[in-house]
Amino acid sequence: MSDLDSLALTPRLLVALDFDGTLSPLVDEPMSARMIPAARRALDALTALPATDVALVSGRSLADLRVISEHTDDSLFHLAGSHGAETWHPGARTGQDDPDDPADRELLAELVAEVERIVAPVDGAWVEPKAFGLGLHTRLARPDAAQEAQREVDALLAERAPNWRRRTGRDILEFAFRHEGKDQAVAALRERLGATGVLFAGDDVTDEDALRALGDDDLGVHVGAGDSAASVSVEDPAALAALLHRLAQLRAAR
Ligand SMILES: O=P(O)(O)OC[C@H]1O[C@H](O[C@H]2O[C@H](CO)[C@@H](O)[C@H](O)[C@H]2O)[C@H](O)[C@@H](O)[C@@H]1O
Repeated sequence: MSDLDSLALTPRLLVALDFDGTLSPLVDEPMSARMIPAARRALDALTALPATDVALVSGRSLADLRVISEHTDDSLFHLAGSHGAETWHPGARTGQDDPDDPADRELLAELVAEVERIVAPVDGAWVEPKAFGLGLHTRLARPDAAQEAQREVDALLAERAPNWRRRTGRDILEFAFRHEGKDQAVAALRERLGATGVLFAGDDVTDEDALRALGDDDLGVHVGAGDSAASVSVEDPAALAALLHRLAQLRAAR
């Protein structure tokens, strides 16, 4: 029996998925990212099944994740935004789970302004203010200019916010004063939903936190090329959508 076949038989299944690069192809304008239609159909099929939950687990702020995933108030998908520091659950709709320290907010505003000054002369680099931090995007910058901007921003944050969590991703360098990771996001969802088996899929470095924390009854899927803690790899979002569709079929037939 394949890993997918046995996961389909688990009493309570959680399908937890990263968004960018996993359900949506990477695009130059982050707010124009959308789930590919085949992925949407597979997720809808999974949520329609008994004892089966679907969650989107993203580095995006919850507000942005709701926009790009076209998530509405009656949606059945659970959401974990900001790497798990913000959540939304059908029927409960919680937002940010813990209050912030005003000093963090003040420092964040100052740092966003300073990083914007650093990257203003760099073509193709820009700052994304995030719920608990900031991201320096360099997808459209020349590689040497991107490297130099990242070096300057790294130095600034090392001096002004040495305790913030640093993350790298696809043409992005991020810092946040909240330290939650996708491993904690999946653990919280698993506990809340009583999941006996989890499928987690992701394409990026931050997804490896969740993939490394999976157990024997779970299945990790890496989307794209490169090393991963996942036991299964697929080429792109379309191939992941096909795998999720197959999982829905197997689970419907159990
Ligand atoms: O955890 P994820 O859902 O994968 O979010 C990770 C980051 O996604 C966004 O940036 C990435 O996707 C953009 C759109 O495809 C792309 O332009 C960018 O180069 C990628 O880094 C988002 O803007 C970040 O805030 C997320 O942390």
